Order: sequence, then C-alpha cells, then structure tokens
Amino acid sequence: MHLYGTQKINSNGHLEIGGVDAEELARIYGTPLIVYDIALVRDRARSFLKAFEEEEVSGQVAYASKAFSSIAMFRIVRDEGLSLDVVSGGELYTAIRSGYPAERIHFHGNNKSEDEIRMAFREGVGCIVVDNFHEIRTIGQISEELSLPMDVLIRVTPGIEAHTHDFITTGQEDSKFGFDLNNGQADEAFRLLSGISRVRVLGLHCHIGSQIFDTAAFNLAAGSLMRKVAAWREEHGYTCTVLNLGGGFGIRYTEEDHPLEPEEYVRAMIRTVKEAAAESDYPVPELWIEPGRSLVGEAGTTLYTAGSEKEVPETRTYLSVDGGMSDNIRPALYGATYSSAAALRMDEPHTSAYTIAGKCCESGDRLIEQALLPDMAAGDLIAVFCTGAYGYAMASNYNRMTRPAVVFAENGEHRIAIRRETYDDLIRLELETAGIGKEEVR
Ligand SMILES: Cc1ncc(COP(=O)(O)O)c(C=O)c1O
Ligand SMILES: N[C@@H](CCCC[NH3+])C(=O)O
Repeated sequence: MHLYGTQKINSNGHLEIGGVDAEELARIYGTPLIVYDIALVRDRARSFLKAFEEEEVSGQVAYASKAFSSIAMFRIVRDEGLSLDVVSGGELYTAIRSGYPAERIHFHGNNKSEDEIRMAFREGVGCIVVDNFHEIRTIGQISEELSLPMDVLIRVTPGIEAHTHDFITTGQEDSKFGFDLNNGQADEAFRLLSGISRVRVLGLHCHIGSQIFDTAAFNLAAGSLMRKVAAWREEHGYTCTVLNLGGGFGIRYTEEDHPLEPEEYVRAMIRTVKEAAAESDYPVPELWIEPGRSLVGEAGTTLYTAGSEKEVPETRTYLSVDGGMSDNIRPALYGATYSSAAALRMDEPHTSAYTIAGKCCESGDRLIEQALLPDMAAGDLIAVFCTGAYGYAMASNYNRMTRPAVVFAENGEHRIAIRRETYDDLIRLELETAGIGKEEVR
C-alpha cells in the first residue's frame, strides 16, 4: 500500500493524514470528505521554487488553479510565494477575494469575454496569456478604452503530442488552444501585439498536456520555443524576457504510474532552455511554470462510507459509496484509475476485489475497478487516494448530490476549507422557492 506525504497508519490501524486520524475527520465532518495534506502542498511548492534557485534561473511557479480553485488553497500557495494561473472571470474573482496580489496572477483562456478582459485590466493582473486573434483585437480596444497597459504572453502550440489521454493533451497542432508555432500564426500574433502601444509582449507560453511522465516532451517544447524567439531576435531585434512552459507534470495515482519527482521535470526544462540559449547566444529568459495536479493531486484523499453491496456471480462485487462521479468525474470521463484502502482497517490484508461504485444513476459511475480491500461491511470507511486535483474542481450536483466538504489537515490540526453543500444550497438559484417575489427576478 502506497502512502502519500504525511500519511501514516497509527497504532489503531487507522489512516492518519496531516497527523489527524481519518476516523476523527469522518466523525466531525461526515463523508464524503476531501482531506488535503497541507504539508505536502507546501513541500511541493517549495521543491519547485528550490529547483529554480539551485539551477540559478529566475522564474515564477504559478499554481494552475483549475486543479482546485478555493480561497483557502489560494492563501496557502500565495503564502508559499507562488503565482496563480486563472482561466476565467470566476477563478479571477476567487483569487481577488482571497487577497491574491493581482500582479502575481496570469490570466488564461481560449475564449475570454470582453468583460473578463476588462476585469483583468482593471484588477491589474500580472499578464494575460493571449490565445487567439479575436482576443488580440479585444485587448487592443480595451487597453485603449481604459488607457491601461498590459503585459502579455503569446500562447503557442508547438506541435508536440504528449503521451497522455487525448482530451488532456493540448500542445498538438489540432488544438483549440493558442497560435500554431510553425505555420505563421504565432508570428502574426507577435506582429499584431507589438503594434499595440500599451501592450508589452513578455514572451511565449505553451502547455503540452497533463499527467505527462516523460521529460522528453517538455524538452522538445522548450527547444522549439527558444528557436522561435531566437528567430524573432534575428527578424525584429526583439528579445523575450519570459518563457512559460506550462504544467502537466505527472503524479502517481496507482502503482502503474512512475512519475519523476515533480521538480525533476523543471530541472530538465531549465537545462534545455539554458543549452538552447547558449547555442544562439541568447540571454536566458525568466522561466515560468504552471503546475496544478503535481501541487495538489497527491495531497487530496477522499473519505467515503461504504453502503450497499451487490454480487454479480463470477463477474464482480459492487461496493457502493456515498459519493461518486458527482465528486470525481475523472474515472467516467477519462477512464482514470485510482487506488484505495479501508481507512480504519489499514493493517488488515487487502485481498478482496470490489468494484467501487458511486451512487449516481449511471452504470458508468464507477470509481475503481478491482479495488483490493478487506471484506467490507456497510459503514466501513474507504479512502480513495490522490483526488486533490480536478476532483472537487470538476464536481457537480448531478442527481442533486451535494458537493462534499473539504478539510485541510496539518500538524495534527484540521480546519474546514469548504463546507458541505446542503439541500438548501441546491435550490438557492431557483426562483420558485418561497419568499422570492417576481420583482427580484432579472
Ligand atoms: C494552460 C495550462 N496550464 C497549466 C495546466 C495545469 O496542468 P497540470 O494540472 O497537469 O499541471 C493546464 C491543464 O492542463 C493548462 O491547460
Ligand atoms: N481535468 C483534466 C486535466 C485538464 C487540465 C486542464 N488543461 C484531468 O482531470 O486530468
């Protein structure tokens, strides 16, 4: 059984996270419950920053907030000195409400609305990552209208197919994101943005995909971006100051996954950029990265309570839990795999195979196939590991399931980061509820 971060098995055979017994957490907050090991998040943040320090390159580590966007988590990464990548007005709003310094926020998105771009200008975000020609026109108009400056990065697709799930690769040419690096689109974007007086082009951005294990794809991307900026120096006398190589560093969901230490990917990128810079006598630009999953993924564990069981003879035994695809859509959406354990029976042999199913009205609502657990009974607590990224962030109210509570555990203490949704929360937007008159409806 693989344990993550500060997790351990205590003398009662219970799983502990951040020094807190899973039994205590489930008793106090109920289940399903997402528990973050905050020491692990901090450790990851510090390792990324240390890689830059040791490789003697200046940079920014921006938490890709889409992985888990919440005020409490934003404050943790802010205090660790990270920047923040947001992709929507909603993420930007959450960041601002968390007290994030606007100049450390990078604003992404392949279809930013005028309102979102205006909001980014007014809040004074550190940079906009420009994605398409429509956006260039809007940025030009809004910068004129508000008489405000903006730093930008040009997002490009370098034509690299990273080996991961089709829906989470983004660096290939046939992608909805960014300007093609090789067919003239990126050059045209550079020309247009350079012509907007209040806009300063910092450099290039690419993100080749997510849950990648191989440094080769990152190195290829870094190399092709460096070649492009070197060409722009020849043609336009322009020297870029920033290269943002995105996120995507893989983590260990199950024993099939063999990631490197997250910061190793960064060290490899840094070396590639340094080598490419030396080859063309180019000043080493600042390197920015945008890890999401590798910062918070392994730090999250979901605690469920087991309920009904059904045996399909010679096929499988379903063990249903009190959550499912509504708090973790990834198995249903990507065929993602997870590992699990009986959280209060950790020292017992885990030798009985179950299909852990959710409680949504979908046959595909299955969290883990062939999970090995002790013989389970209703009421047993199950821990599903590595749910910290794109779990709660992608949760829904399908079947009017209430979204779980999120708790932070650290140094033997725990605190609620997001309270559990109530049935009243489910109907809060409905106009037919008692007490809301027609005059309030817009
Ligand atoms: C532009 C961009 N940056 C960063 C990330 C974060 O990726 P990950 O969570 O795999 O580190 C993503 C998501 O894939 C992304 O689209
Ligand atoms: N949501 C995806 C990753 C997409 C990342 C955003 N570009 C996942 O769960 O793996």
